[in-house]
Amino acid sequence: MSKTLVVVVPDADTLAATVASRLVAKIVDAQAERGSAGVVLTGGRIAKRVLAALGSLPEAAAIDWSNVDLWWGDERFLPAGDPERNETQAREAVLDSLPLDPARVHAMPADDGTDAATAAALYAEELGPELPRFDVLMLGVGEDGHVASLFPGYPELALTEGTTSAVHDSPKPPPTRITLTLPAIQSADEVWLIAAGPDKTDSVGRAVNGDKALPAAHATGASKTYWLLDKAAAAKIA
Ligand SMILES: O=C1O[C@H](COP(=O)(O)O)[C@@H](O)[C@H](O)[C@H]1O
Repeated sequence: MSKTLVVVVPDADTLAATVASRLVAKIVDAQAERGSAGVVLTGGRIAKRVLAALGSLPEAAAIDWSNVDLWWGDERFLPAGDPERNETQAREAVLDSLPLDPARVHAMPADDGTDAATAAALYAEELGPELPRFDVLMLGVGEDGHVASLFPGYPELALTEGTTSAVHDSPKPPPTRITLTLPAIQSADEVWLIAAGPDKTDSVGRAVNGDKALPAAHATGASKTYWLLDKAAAAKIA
């Protein structure tokens, strides 16, 4: 039975440091158990701050970065190196300074002229027929309650089969995206929903209180779901 836990810290800086520190512990524990760790990254503002904080944590030296698989929960379908790509932002925040095995950094395809549906299918192939183990899957939470690129009322939210999907006409720019599906997200051992700031108060409150119209309310981990929040984002949790 999956457990849901809510952790609230005073502000966004403390949240970024707290999540980074928990991530180090999770990766170290996974490597102690299995030799490797699988982490799914998210995009967005708080994610960038978490990754930047990770880069300055002394305890991150305990991680064997060559035995970490990095995946993404979603991607803005833009050309390689575009500053708005989640991959570019993660690389700039920390990835480029870590001794990762490039073959284990599984970025979602960039827009190279191929259509997004083909790109999503390619990522599904990279994930494989059996999903890899995701020890932790991180998600930002949008003001509208979206997670990854699953938006309220969009058809991708209802997918019960397949691991990836293209998203068209996204309400948040850019309009074309690639996302993991809910079944892929829910396969993760732990799902961490991370949100900070007053613009997230309503969506976080509604999702934690169980409003299933919001994609965030469906993002649960196989063993644990953590809501990692600052005080402002947590203000409307009942
Ligand atoms: O566009 C996206 O936005 C969400 C939330 O971002 P935030 O800046 O409001 O924290 C993010 O989780 C998602 O990965 C990204 O593609």
